[in-house]
Amino acid sequence: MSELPQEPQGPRRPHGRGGRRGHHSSHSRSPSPALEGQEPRRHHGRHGHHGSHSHSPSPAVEGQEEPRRHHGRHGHHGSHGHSPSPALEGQQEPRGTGHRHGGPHRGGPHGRRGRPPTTASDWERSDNFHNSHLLRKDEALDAAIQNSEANGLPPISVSAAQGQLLYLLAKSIGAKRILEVGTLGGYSTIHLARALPDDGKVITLELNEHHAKVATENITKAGLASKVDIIVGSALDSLEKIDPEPKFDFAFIDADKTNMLKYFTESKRLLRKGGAIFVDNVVRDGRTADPADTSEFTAGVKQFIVAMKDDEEVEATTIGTVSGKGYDGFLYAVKK
Ligand SMILES: C[S@@+](CC[C@H](N)C(=O)[O-])C[C@H]1O[C@@H](n2cnc3c(N)ncnc32)[C@H](O)[C@@H]1O
Repeated sequence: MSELPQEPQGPRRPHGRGGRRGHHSSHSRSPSPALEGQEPRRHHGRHGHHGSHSHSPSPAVEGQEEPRRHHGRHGHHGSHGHSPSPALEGQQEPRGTGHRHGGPHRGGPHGRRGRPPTTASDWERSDNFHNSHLLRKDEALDAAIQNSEANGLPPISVSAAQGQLLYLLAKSIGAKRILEVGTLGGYSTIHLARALPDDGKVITLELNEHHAKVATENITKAGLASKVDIIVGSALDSLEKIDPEPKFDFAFIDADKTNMLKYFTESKRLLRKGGAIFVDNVVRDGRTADPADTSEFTAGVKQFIVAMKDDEEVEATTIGTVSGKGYDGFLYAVKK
């Protein structure tokens, strides 16, 4: 998973008010500032169906991580060429044939039991296996992915498993108000909105009006329009304008990385005591901890993690993950 040449994560095309339900505000929406802070998500080039970035109509993917492969998502497990395979439960699975990554090893650099480091194909197979047993087929989510792809959105939404985790976390704290920074096509928004009671609300912030329009279609099709307000514009501007009351119970930060700390600080301000914030993509193949990585994409994440040391308002932890999406991780914080 070497880093490919950085592609412009361009602005998501801001346009009009985008199909929005709720209050799509029109502030900001500068198309371009967009690249800033965004790391190109590496196009692993594996597993075909995310080669679709190539068709991403435009450089418009600010705030994006690497392409998130939507394989393994609800109902589609095993469709990626290599079957998740007649479960390898309990077996010494064969080593993957994929290229080696600098990612997690089994128990250390030489691997537990002397085995070689795991590979991307191990991670993907594992994802497929677990997803095939834990996630149900979900037509609304599959339709959201398909419609997003058809409309040229980059495949960088959360994975199915992570979407399910967001749903479970929000549900487990009884969230009624959820803030999301970075909507894209509304895939994670759908998961979050489903965790809400009838009178709950997700307020989701998106710079790119085309993304917001597609998200509106997807969310409406999922039957969740009444629970979601999409605000179009720069998330920083939108956050400043959001009414501080009532407070949010849960926040999900998944936009450009340059402003990660600001998004966190603002979300914290808008959050109730005991509320939780989930920040995606804070490990990034270990690059966040790499002093040699001075890219602007990594700098925003580093700045955020470093600031956590003196943040007395939250308790937090980072959990590293490997999956079909690679080696990354999220930070989970609870406001004291
Ligand atoms: C990784 S995608 C979000 C994926 C989405 N949360 C999901 O999992 O389905 C990041 C989104 O943040 C948006 N974004 C980037 N910079 C932004 C900004 N300054 N303000 C608001 N949204 C921004 C991008 O246009 C993109 O749609």
